[in-house]
Amino acid sequence: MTTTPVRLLIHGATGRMGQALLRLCREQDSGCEVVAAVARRVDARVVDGVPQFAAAELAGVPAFDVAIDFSLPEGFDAILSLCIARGAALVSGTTGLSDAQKAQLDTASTKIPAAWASNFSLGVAVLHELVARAATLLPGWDCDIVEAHHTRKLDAPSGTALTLGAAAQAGGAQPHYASIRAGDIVGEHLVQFAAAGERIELAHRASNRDIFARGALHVATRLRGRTPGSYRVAELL
Ligand SMILES: NC(=O)C1=CN([C@@H]2O[C@H](COP(=O)(O)OP(=O)(O)OC[C@H]3O[C@@H](n4cnc5c(N)ncnc54)[C@H](OP(=O)(O)O)[C@@H]3O)[C@@H](O)[C@H]2O)C=CC1
Ligand SMILES: O=C(O)C1=N[C@H](C(=O)O)C[C@H](O)C1
Repeated sequence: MTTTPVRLLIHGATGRMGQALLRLCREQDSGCEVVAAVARRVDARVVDGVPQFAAAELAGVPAFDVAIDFSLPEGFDAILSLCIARGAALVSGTTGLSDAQKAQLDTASTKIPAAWASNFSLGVAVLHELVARAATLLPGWDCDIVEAHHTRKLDAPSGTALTLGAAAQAGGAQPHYASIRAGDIVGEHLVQFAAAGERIELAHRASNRDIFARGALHVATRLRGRTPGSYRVAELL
């Protein structure tokens, strides 16, 4: 049986993540066809056979099944509105969203299938479980989360650090955060639990953005045609 490719819109297409997504769609049998690449500004109408649209032209994009959004908080509202208007699914990894934007995403998930995650790697999905378990088993221990990223990253603490912190809090810990911005570090997260005389370190180090892009593409293929709802990425990976 042949399945039709998932028609994708890539939002944030000229960025580090957007470029990784477009390359994987070109190189591999991802089960996806990119029908629109959107960025704040575009320099050409078509690149590698993919139609390009500036953010101001978003209303004119062709039909799509799923939008994958790795942009910035200032671009998020427009892609969310477009997905609702078109009845399309949204996969978003954009971090630094405001509380109001998170609430809008929750409301939108009554109308469309939506999956947001601060980190689309399988390793971090597992790290969340480990952190929650450690926090539960270590009441009263100090909990510190140290994250390191490239110098172009705008938000701090990272989305992943905050989500790991929420997992630690759910287990009863009160995490503190520290952020490092240096060189071209792709993304590193260390969660440390410490007490007098001993220390546990749980760490994840990403050396390649493809782990995030592959996760997002996988989730996009799993989300097409689902009923509206807020889907947990860890369950779809
Ligand atoms: N959840 C996860 O697994 C991961 C999440 N991220 C997050 O993804 C986001 C993007 O990261 P990264 O690719 O490194 O960032 P970049 O700065 O490299 O790329 C941002 C992209 O978004 C576009 N953009 C900016 N503003 C708008 C707008 N108003 N409307 C439409 N497009 C816009 C930019 O277009 P232009 O170039 O024209 O300005 C660019 O294409 C960040 O929030 C980051 O934290 C990153 C990696 C993994
Ligand atoms: O901006 C990045 O690069 C990354 N952002 C995400 C975050 O904020 O946690 C995920 C990953 O660490 C890379």
